Amino acid sequence: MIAVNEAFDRVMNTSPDFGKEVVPLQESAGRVLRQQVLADRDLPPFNRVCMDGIAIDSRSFLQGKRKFYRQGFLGAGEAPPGQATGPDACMEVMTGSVLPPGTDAVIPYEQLEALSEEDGTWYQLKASIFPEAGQHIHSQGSDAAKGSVLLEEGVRITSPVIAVLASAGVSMVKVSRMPRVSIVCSGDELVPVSEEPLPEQIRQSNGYAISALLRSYGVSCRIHYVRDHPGQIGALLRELKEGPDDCLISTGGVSAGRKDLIPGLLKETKGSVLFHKVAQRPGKPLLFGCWENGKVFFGLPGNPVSCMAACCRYVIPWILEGLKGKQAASLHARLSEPVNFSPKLTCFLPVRLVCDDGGMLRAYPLRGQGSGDLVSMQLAEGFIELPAEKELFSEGEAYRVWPLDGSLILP
Ligand SMILES: Nc1nc2c(c(=O)[nH]1)N[C@H]1C(S)=C(S)[C@@H](COP(=O)(O)OP(=O)(O)OC[C@H]3O[C@@H](n4cnc5c(N)ncnc54)[C@H](O)[C@@H]3O)O[C@H]1N2
Ligand code: MOO
Repeated sequence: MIAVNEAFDRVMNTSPDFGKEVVPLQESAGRVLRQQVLADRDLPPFNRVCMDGIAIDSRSFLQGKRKFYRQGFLGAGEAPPGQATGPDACMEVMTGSVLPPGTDAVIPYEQLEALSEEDGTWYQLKASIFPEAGQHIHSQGSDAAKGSVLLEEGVRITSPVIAVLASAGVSMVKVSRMPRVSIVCSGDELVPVSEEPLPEQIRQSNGYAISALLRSYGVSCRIHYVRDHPGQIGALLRELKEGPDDCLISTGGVSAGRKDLIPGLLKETKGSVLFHKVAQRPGKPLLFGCWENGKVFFGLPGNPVSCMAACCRYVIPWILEGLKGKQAASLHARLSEPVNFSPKLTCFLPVRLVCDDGGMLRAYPLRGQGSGDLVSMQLAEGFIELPAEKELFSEGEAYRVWPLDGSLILP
């Protein structure tokens, strides 16, 4: 049996890299960017008017002028006029238009009186208004200069990132390829959800739970069922090993029972066991291995809580590593109550997370009937990791939380 950190290092030492692919911009949300993006033009690309109103030369105002003749109109998307605005004149401008030549300040309509006179429209500044050069103008290149780096490789494509990509003209985006994953659910007692179980049977739930967790990170999975039959499991493993998956995740069949066939079958299919059994609760019988073709195998324990804890603690970090995103910030929370855990094992407690009035994230342990009790898990948002070296964990102490949903903590 090895310690949690050692098991984690062995998982990460397989150094997954799922490679890159190119996808249309609209499909890139949530993915990891795998190209550097430079500004193909200044941003903003011109001196951009920020308010609807008029543009004037502020020097005319400094010389005592407060009334300006409307020389013309310039809307967003219209090319500016060739001639400069005269000292007595103004241009009526719209938010998003180019600052007309000869002007350096924009005055919003709310600060103006419009006067219709025989020779046209004039705008007069209201009494309390004192415009300054540069006001209400978003200067060319002030956000980013042409050629500068807008986005670095490894960022996750969120809604603001996609806006930057769009502005830079990136219609096809290089992103990390998502891993292909198969889940193998083994157990003679399992029946599909749509079937009525016999009294000695249960409905299969782990496959869905794993798949939902992975989906929250954008990974979709195929779910397979097998009975506790060596021939059946072996055949499926051999088939999947040669198939397109990067990773296989099994649930059940890894502890000490006569029908716990997974570790033996991993070896039989020429897989190497990198570890089996970790000093943790729940999830002690966890198995991890790989085949010579680079595919990895997570043998998660069958008990539902153990299965989810191992998935959060090992499978998800392995996937994030392979996506080559910038390192995820780790999530920590303070225990809402003292916890006593005396076995010399790392403890993963399912917790509900609540941000208190002081802005502090608190972890509320959800106590159930042990690792088989999936009903008590329903409010859980993650597992808090309590180190093996301690027995008493006081209220208010902060520990790492491994989230049960990707949206809680993505890089
Ligand atoms: N003699 C020992 N017995 C057990 C040990 C041990 O060290 N020595 N470890 C215990 C621990 S800890 C765990 S965790 C479980 C893990 O067992 P397996 O991974 O072999 O899983 P199974 O025996 O196949 O199933 C355990 C439990 O989970 C239910 N299950 C399995 N698959 C699913 C599924 N897809 N959906 C819902 N529920 C599932 C299964 O019916 C069992 O009740 O072993 C202990 N025993
Ligand atoms: O570790 Mo098992 O996961 O105790 O139930």
